Amino acid sequence: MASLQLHLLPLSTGPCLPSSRFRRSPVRSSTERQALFNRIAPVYDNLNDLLSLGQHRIWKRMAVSWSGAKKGDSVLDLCCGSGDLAFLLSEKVGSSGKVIGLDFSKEQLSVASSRQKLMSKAFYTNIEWVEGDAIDLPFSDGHFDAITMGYGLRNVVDKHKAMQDMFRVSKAGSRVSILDFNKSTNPVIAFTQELMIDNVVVPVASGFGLAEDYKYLKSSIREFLTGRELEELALDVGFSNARYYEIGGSLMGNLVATR
Ligand SMILES: C/C(=C\Cc1cc(O)c2ccccc2c1O)CCC[C@H](C)CCC[C@H](C)CCCC(C)C
Ligand SMILES: C[S@@+](CC[C@H](N)C(=O)[O-])C[C@H]1O[C@@H](n2cnc3c(N)ncnc32)[C@H](O)[C@@H]1O
Repeated sequence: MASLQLHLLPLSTGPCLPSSRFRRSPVRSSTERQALFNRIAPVYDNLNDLLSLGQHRIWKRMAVSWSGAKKGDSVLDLCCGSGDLAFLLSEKVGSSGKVIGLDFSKEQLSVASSRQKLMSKAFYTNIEWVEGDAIDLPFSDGHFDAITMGYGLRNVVDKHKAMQDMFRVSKAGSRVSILDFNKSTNPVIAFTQELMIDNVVVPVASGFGLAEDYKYLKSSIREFLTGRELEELALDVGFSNARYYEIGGSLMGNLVATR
């Protein structure tokens, strides 16, 4: 059971920071990332289960709980991939609710749709899969009661634009819950993460011919934002408050922002 470590960082206050602060030149373009997730789609779920010893499912349940999604809600799972969080949201909102899973990878959405067809529970029919870009959401302002984003923001090139659009499409008083790897300021945590990626994750992925794709994990975490920076980003685009929680032994983190 992953130890739940709540490090409540004080709310970031102070002046809004220039959005350029949140933009770093990406190692890979959006198109290259799209191709990467199309490539790994067939083995993505199984490798997540194997490499995290199933723990990622606990972290995803936490992210969905933090979103505040409830019966009858209309919710969005952004960068839904193969649908893990969308299926959890579907259980939360039930048959009277609606879940939209959005992703720009056709192959990931194909896996999600196939999984949905194999699911026996009736309420899973409340999920709609949408091919789209997280930085240009095809939804009206104030549309969603809750938004989740599991291991997506780190992979979006323009994180500021993605956060702006999440703000735009969320209802007043609603929450966004963003789960990802934790870019820790603690060198021991950072070292442990990279040690496991280099010595376990990449060697296992190489068995599937995907070593280069899983090596990207390390650079993407290095390029990511710290918990404090994620809080500042949320406040910068207009969320009224933002708190970042380190989980999974501080290897992972979850931002909860309220509109
Ligand atoms: C669900 C997880 C990662 C999803 C994921 C996100 C990405 O951005 C990727 C990019 C490129 C390739 C793959 C992914 C990807 O799978 C987290 C768990 C799965 C990880 C692959 C495993 C990482 C291991 C951790 C560093 C340590 C796990 C400790 C655990 C308690 C054993
Ligand atoms: C690591 S997967 C996460 C999938 C799922 N949320 C989960 O937790 O397992 C990241 C997903 O983000 C998607 N993605 C990355 N950038 C995107 C963008 N700009 N717009 C839409 N989807 C994007 C990828 O296609 C991929 O399916």
